[in-house]
Amino acid sequence: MALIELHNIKKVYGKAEYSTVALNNINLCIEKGEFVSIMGPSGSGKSTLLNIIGCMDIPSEGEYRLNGQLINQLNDQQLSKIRNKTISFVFQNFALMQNFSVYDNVALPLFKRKMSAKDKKEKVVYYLQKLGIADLLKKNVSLLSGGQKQRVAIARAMVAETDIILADEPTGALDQKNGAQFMELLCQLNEEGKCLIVITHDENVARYTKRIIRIVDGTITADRKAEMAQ
Ligand SMILES: Nc1ncnc2c1ncn2[C@@H]1O[C@H](COP(=O)(O)OP(=O)(O)OP(=O)(O)O)[C@@H](O)[C@H]1O
Repeated sequence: MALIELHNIKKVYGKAEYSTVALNNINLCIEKGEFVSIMGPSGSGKSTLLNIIGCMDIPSEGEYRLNGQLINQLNDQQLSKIRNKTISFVFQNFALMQNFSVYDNVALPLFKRKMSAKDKKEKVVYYLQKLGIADLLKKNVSLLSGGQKQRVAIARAMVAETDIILADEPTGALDQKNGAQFMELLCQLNEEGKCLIVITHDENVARYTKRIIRIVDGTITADRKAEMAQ
C-alpha cells in the first residue's frame, strides 16, 4: 500500500460554461519517504494537485487514498483531523502569523495536542536548535529576514512530526543562497524518513529531489526518478 494513491483524479472548478478542468485523469502513487517535485507551467494544476494531496480540497471525480484511507467523502472536520496528524505545509509566502513570536508560530501545530506546556516548549526549542534559530525564540516574526522566516516555517512543519511535508514554491521568496540552504534542510528531513512533495518552477530546486513529476494542462506528462539524487 502506497502512502499516497490517486486514481483517475479529476478536478473541475465552477459550473457549466464557467467551469475549468484543473486536473484530469491523474494517476499517481507516492511511497513513504519519497522526495518528489511537481513541475509545470503556470495554471497547469500544480497547486490544485497539492491541495488535494494535502486534504485541503477534494477531487470532483476519482479516488484518493492516504495511508489506505479513502479521503473523497470525508467532511471538513474529518479532513482537518487527518491534516493535523499526517500533513504539514510550507508556503512561498511563509504563511506565518504576523506580529506573533517565533515560539508562538512554531508551537501552533501543538495547540490541540494533549501535551504539557513544558513538553511543548521542549519540543519547540529542540527543533529551533536543530535549525540554528533558537536565539530567535522570542522575536516577532515580522522582524525576521526571508531566510529566517522560511526556517521558522519549516520548524513549524517539523514540530508537527507528520509523515508528509508539502511545500508550494518554498524557495520562491528566497535568494539563491537561502534557497539552497532551505533545500539542504529538506534533504536532511528526507534522509530522516519524511515524505516531501515540493512544487517548483525552478529546475535547480527540482534537482535536489529524487523524483520529478511534470504536469501540463492538468495531466501528468512525465514522471521520472532522478538518476542523480542530491
Ligand atoms: N478556486 C478556483 N476557482 C476557479 N478556478 C481555479 C481555482 N483555483 C485554480 N483554478 C484554475 O485551475 C487551473 C489550475 O490552477 P492551479 O493554481 O492549480 O495551477 P498552478 O500550476 O499551481 O499555477 P501557478 O504556477 O500559477 O500557481 C487554472 O486554470 C486556474 O485558473
